Amino acid sequence: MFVLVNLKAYPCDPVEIGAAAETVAAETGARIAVAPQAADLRAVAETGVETWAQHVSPVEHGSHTGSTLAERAAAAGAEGTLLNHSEKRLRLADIDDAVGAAERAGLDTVVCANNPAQVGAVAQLSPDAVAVEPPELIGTGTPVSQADPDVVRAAVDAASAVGDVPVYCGAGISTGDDVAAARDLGADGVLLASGVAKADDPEAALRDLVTDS
Ligand SMILES: O=C(CO)COP(=O)(O)O
Repeated sequence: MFVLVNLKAYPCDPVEIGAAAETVAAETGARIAVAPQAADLRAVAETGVETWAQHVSPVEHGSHTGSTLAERAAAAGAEGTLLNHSEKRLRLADIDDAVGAAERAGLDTVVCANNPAQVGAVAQLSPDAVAVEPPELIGTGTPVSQADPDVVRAAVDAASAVGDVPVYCGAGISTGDDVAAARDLGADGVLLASGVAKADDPEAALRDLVTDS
């Protein structure tokens, strides 16, 4: 199971969490990635942890003030990027262009979706993976795998109807049991944020997450 930790704009120490994730990944063999703010990509990548951007803009080099250029995210050490997170939604055409921008820059892509129907739609854009995150469960601490297991099953079905696209799930995931439940529902990984970014001891939280994954 892939564990992708989105630090959002939480007031945490991204380098401390990156280093902790690298330690836990090296000790356990689990695949853990950390997605910090764009400004922290390089510092987090320097810890050695697999580092992801939270977003890249659907643009190429040019007159795009304020954009996050995929090429610069990659140059800073990002290996992949989230796209269309529920807190950073894009229009379908922009998701398509952002997937293209990420591919051009050599970044892996996970396109997020709110529900299985959206999973089916974005899977058509050939991302490397899709993620279903019901917005009403994000940040609640109630795991999607427990509160709404059918949404995960339906997302897996929607993606497999399109092709062989890995499916991650997220919202409220914070323990190894949550990760195991997600796996049992057919997910290939999890996305989470507050369970690590707001933890008193992020390394212990990460260790628990990968215990049974
Ligand atoms: O939005 C999320 C990950 O991208 C999920 O957030 P929480 O883990 O805080 O519910």
